[in-house]
Amino acid sequence: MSRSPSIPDRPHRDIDPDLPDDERLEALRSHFEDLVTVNEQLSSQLDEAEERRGHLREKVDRVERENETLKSSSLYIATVEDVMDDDGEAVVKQHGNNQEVLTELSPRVAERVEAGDRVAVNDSFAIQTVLEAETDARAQSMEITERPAIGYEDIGGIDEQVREVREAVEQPLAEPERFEEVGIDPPSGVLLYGPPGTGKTMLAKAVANETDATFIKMAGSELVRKFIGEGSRLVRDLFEMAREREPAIIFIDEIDAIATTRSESKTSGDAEVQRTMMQLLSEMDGFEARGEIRIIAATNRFDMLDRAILRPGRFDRLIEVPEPDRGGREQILEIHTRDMNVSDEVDFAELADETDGYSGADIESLATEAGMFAIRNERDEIHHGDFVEAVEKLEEDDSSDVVSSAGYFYQ
Ligand SMILES: Nc1ncnc2c1ncn2[C@@H]1O[C@H](COP(=O)(O)OP(=O)(O)OP(=O)(O)O)[C@@H](O)[C@H]1O
Repeated sequence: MSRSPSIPDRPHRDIDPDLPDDERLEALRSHFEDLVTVNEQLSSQLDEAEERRGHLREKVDRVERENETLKSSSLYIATVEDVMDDDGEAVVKQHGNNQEVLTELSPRVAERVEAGDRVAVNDSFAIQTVLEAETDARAQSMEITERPAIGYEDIGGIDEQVREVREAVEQPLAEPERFEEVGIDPPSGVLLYGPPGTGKTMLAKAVANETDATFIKMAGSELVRKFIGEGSRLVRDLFEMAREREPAIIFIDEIDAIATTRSESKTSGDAEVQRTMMQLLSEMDGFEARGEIRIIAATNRFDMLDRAILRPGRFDRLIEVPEPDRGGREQILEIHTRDMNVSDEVDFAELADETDGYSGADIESLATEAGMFAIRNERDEIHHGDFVEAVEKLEEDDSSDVVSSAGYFYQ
């Protein structure tokens, strides 16, 4: 920028009052002329300053307009792979096309950017914002447990299903060489289907616990409802997360939400669900069958599933998890009252008879409710009568809901 011209000095002249009049007049006239000259210089400087101000104003307006455009235009999401502190540069990888670029860090963000951050970049890959953890949909949409506190001994009445899950999920993780020796691939994915509250999630957690694998759960319904437009990216993130934490069990609950039979209507919502499912299938297709990641999905709506997900190499092991039978209900009652102060006179076999149609989750509520009756009666021991009252209360509360299989179609 050009420097401003220096301001001329103010003319100053001492006029001797004792001078003769004509000389004083001459001196005053000459002083006046000096003043006029300085005045002219100042006004021309003022004009130049006004002109420069006009130019600067135009420049500011242009920058502001550019800034607005930058702010309002869409930004891409990328992940910072590496930060070169010395050079003030970073390598970022754009989501979607996995394009990697070396970008210069502006001083505004340089201090805050770290490898692994999710950032928003503009068309020229300049980082505009570092995304906060809360805006990170990955963290919100997945439940990650290093070691779930559930073991096979906590699951009652579905011994056969436990055996099948162990064979299809646990064994390939624990003894992959056995599959290699025999020359077969273990099942790619296991699909658990059956009414709600029968222990499908528990089963997946128990396998993760038993194999020291990280349990990563994602709910199909959330994928579709909460993260509209992000479904397929989240599926990709889900598998990436699992790869970072091997061994891992990926559990996709309510898989019917993303894998329903294609409907006739082709709304944009359907297209998005379809894309999410295609992403899931392509992740599974590109999967190392004997690897350290196992996939379990669950559904209450087997009838609605798109058969494409059941093909070999995908969810090719189907395990039905039914409602518990009489013996199963008795076992589940015993499991859920293990830590309760239950009187010896409580007859679990009789209670199992009384609870036909109850799911495991219903039985858990029943045990809690019986405990509430004991507290209400100011006892610290639970009697058989408390369980009977709890059965009556649950049936009164919602006669249609207690019998959880009513209204669910699972095959
Ligand atoms: N077979 C079972 N043995 C012991 N407890 C059970 C069993 N089934 C269900 N429960 C109890 O019910 C709760 C819910 O079970 P879980 O979440 O595993 O059911 P789910 O089949 O995955 O249901 P949903 O289809 O609704 O997701 C469990 O936390 C557990 O306390």
